[in-house]
Amino acid sequence: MYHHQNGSLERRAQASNGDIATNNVVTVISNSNPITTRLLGSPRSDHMPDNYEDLPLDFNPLVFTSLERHLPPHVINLSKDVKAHYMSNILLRYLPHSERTRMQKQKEYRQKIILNYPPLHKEIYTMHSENFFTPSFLRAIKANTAASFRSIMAEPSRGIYTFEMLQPHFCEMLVSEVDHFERWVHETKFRIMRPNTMNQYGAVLDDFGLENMLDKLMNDFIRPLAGVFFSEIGGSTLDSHHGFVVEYGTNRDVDLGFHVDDAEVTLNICLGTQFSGGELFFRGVRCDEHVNTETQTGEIFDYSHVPGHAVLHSGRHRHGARPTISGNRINLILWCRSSAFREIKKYQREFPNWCGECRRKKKERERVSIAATKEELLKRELKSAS
Ligand SMILES: O=C(O)CCC(=O)C(=O)O
Ligand SMILES: [Fe+2]
Repeated sequence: MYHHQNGSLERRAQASNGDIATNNVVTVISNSNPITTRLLGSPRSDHMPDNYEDLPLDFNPLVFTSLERHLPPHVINLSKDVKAHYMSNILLRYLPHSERTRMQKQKEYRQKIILNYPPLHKEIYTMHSENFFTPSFLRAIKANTAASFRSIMAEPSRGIYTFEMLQPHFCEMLVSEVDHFERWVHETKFRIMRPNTMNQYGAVLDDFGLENMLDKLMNDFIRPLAGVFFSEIGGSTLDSHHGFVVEYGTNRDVDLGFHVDDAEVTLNICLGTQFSGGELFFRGVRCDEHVNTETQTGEIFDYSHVPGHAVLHSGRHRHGARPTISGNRINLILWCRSSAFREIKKYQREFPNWCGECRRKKKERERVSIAATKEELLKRELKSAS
């Protein structure tokens, strides 16, 4: 069993012991001077904070909204970007050094690509929902009810949702953008990072400018769905993503081994083009404890990709992709994560209900206990009858 990881993206703001509160002002001590960024110890309850959902940020936008009331007077009424920058600088100091370095490196890597790579289709870098999505998908999202979501979905196996999502023209543009990017990488001999530990090919879309568009895709289109279908595993609190394409076929990867994703909820959309094979095989959802346990017959499910169609599943749903036997297949994958769910999970002692093996064990315990009670009752009846 492999585990897809591209490094933990969890970002946590923790109180450090280096904070001194004086006159209602918390000074954040750093080892470099001068100290310029400060927060007020008590929030300004009369201040209405901004909404930070539309900005590209390194931390959950809700953290910025909460923190804004603590901004000092000379910052609190400045523009949203400036405030976000100010607060980011403070939050970054609370991260472990290794994580801060990793984030800084990633930022520099992305900036280097974005400054040099000339996009082919500029129109796909910002969200144009009418041009990207099929009318049925758009209608369901706009209606924003569990019933409207259900009306476009099939659930061919427990916890696996499939639906029509992308317009053919958008798929074509994205595929040619990826081709264009890869040609640029080849020509400039730029060394790029592959999407994850299991793919030799494919590209991280977030690295060459599509991060904001994919963030919007997650926030406005996937989180509402995940809030309904994956509420138990943080579906309504998804707050970061890893977006990439995988490519199979001639001169590409052939298949993908059995694994779980580093994601709470995974969106997998086939972009085309012409291929045979490449089916996804699913083998049940598992928690960390039970990731290598046996598959039950009801958990076996195979899915054949259809261009433009999406599969939405739990990242902990064990799966893999069979060999693409002819042609080329390219899929867009969005690993959606919830920092809140990951934090809560650390303190949960009970076996989770979303794990197939935990559920099976619980049922088995119940069956044994019911059988024991029945036997006990029978014994008593026999005793009183004699
Ligand atoms: O090839 C596919 O469709 C599945 C890809 C996948 O599971 C992944 O990249 O995590
Ligand atoms: Fe996967």
